[in-house]
Amino acid sequence: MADFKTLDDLSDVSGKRVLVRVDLNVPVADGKVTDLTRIERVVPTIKELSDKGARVILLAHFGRPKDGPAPELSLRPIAAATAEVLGRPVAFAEDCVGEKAEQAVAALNNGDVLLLENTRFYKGEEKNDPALTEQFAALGDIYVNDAFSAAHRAHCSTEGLARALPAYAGRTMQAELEALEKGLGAPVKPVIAIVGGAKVSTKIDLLMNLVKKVDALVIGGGMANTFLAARGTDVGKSLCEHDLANTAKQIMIEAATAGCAIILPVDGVVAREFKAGAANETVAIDSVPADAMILDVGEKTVEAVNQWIDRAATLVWNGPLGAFEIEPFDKATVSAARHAAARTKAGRLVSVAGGGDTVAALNHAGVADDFTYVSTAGGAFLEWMEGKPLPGVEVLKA
Ligand SMILES: Nc1ncnc2c1ncn2[C@@H]1O[C@H](COP(=O)(O)OP(=O)(O)O)[C@@H](O)[C@H]1O
Ligand SMILES: O=C(OP(=O)(O)O)[C@H](O)COP(=O)(O)O
Repeated sequence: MADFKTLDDLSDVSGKRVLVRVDLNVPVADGKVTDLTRIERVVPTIKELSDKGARVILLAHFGRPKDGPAPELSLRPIAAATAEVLGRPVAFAEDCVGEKAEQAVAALNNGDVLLLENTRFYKGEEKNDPALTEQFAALGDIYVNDAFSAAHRAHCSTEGLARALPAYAGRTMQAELEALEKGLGAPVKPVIAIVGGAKVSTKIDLLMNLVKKVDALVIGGGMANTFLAARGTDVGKSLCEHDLANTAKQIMIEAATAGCAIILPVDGVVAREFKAGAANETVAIDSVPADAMILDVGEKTVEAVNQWIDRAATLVWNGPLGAFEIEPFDKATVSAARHAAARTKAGRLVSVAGGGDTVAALNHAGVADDFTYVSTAGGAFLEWMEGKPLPGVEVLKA
């Protein structure tokens, strides 16, 4: 049984204003949502509440706005995509607090659904500022958190609100925790992790503990470049956080102490432009031209990754191995994803993958349904794997 309240504990919500924190931080290209998984996963909670007559008010962030409102990070287009997936109208308010939000909430009838503008347009959100939490709380009677993938953030909309209003876990929050516990609660060894992607600074610290939990850590994508640079490899103009070199070195030391193998790329696909079809070549990892970027790991690396997958009984994966959205830099991610899917289908691997872009990459490879479990969460999933308490979950238990 869950150690927090769920929608099963919410009896009469008819006419109540229910603030539902969802994660609508979905991949978007040219103004279009390219992967609907995160939206699809929150539909059961929205439908259930709406069908019971609640006035459903969705709270969500989008991207990482640096300085207040940024038109390109508006949730407006996501409201339209949510309405399409939900199959019912979703109103949109141009602000997440204040007069515009209050008016939009006041206009709701029982069963209606409203999405408020990006919560991160207010600096207080990420600071978990009690004054902003109070403003959010004034818009609702009940709080439901269905954003497991943002539960590692102690923000007003993910943590503060659970203290300010009667708080419940949504269906996806509940399902994610149950599925992760079932798949990875007692993982069969050898366990390997693949970590790639672009969120280097926010994820690198997690690797310090992860290397103590897994037998091998494959590092690809933008994350690999930071490790390569730390050990003295010239990565040219690649995405790389040079100031994290010491952290990367420390992780490699921790891994050696824990007996965790670290697998870094031995070759890379390099290009001079970050665009589909850009002229590219595969080079040995110590021969990256100074004016080029590594946009994917090379064939020899993929071969090694697939061999590690063959040795594993359990695979956890967050972050694509390359810039999979732009062909041909999707090759390594697609190859490893298909390889892991085939091993899973053959009953030889438990495979759990997560992250907004990782899910999109698995869908792109056509194998998301073949993995044991696909989580909507990337960072939150890795923190859960580390055994770290997630603020958005802990507060629901409080
Ligand atoms: N070598 C690379 N250079 C630049 N970007 C990369 C590289 N490899 C992967 N990426 C980018 O990483 C992004 C996904 O990273 P991240 O947000 O950490 O994953 P997730 O959303 O699955 O947690 C993708 O947009 C992809 O293009
Ligand atoms: O996309 C997300 O996380 P993920 O990239 O780890 O899957 C979540 O929406 C959290 O976003 P954040 O990492 O900007 O806090």
